[in-house]
Amino acid sequence: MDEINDKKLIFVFTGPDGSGRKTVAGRVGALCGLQRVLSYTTRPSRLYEKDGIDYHFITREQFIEAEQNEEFIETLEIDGVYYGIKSKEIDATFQQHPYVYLILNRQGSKLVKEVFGDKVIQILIYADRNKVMSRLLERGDTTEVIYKNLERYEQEMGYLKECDVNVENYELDETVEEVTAILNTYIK
Ligand SMILES: Nc1nc2c(ncn2[C@@H]2O[C@H](COP(=O)(O)OP(=O)(O)O)[C@@H](O)[C@H]2O)c(=O)[nH]1
Ligand SMILES: Nc1ncnc2c1ncn2[C@@H]1O[C@H](COP(=O)(O)OP(=O)(O)O)[C@@H](O)[C@H]1O
Repeated sequence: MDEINDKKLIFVFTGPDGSGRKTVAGRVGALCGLQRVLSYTTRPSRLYEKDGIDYHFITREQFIEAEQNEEFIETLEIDGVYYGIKSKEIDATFQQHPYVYLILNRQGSKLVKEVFGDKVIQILIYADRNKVMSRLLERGDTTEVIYKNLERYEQEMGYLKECDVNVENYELDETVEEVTAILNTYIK
């Protein structure tokens, strides 16, 4: 266990929605042996999403109860939808794996950095607005979801300089290769 405690690192993938964070993180996570800790959300699941794979989808009542019990490390509200990661699940994952990864927006990434300090490596994945829009259309998101996401584009991009790593996700295989090589420098 001490070996895990010495090594433990949290890789946070952040950046604009639709830039490919989940796709890149999933592949890099598998290649680098990182374990994902999923967020809880009150958002309805999209057609391509699965409970326990993309998010833990819970009701507003369940979320509020967990929040009142101080189970979340941080919470985010966007347009009446809540998101949060449970502190206990980060701790439990660290009992088994030295390296975990999270996918968070700017606010969550910043907060996790404040809490865990040097143990956190922030990786911003980005793509230009047109790419984001076409990928989200292809992913099957509604135009309403796409426009809401694009409203947050500049704000999320504005976090680039505060991140340890930033990579433009143009060709997926190249991005995965580049991010994997960088993360391997942190993993001993
Ligand atoms: N701060 C924070 N952000 C989260 C959490 N879970 C998801 N997010 C981010 O919240 C933003 C809004 O999510 P959403 O519109 O549902 O996009 P999604 O990435 O396609 O699921 C995205 O940038 C998510 O990565 C969380 O627990 N905390
Ligand atoms: N380099 C890429 N080239 C083409 N499509 C991509 C690339 N990276 C991701 N995608 C696709 O773009 C969509 C958005 O990616 P996703 O990982 O869900 O983004 P995010 O987690 O940032 O919202 C998905 O359908 C995904 O398969």
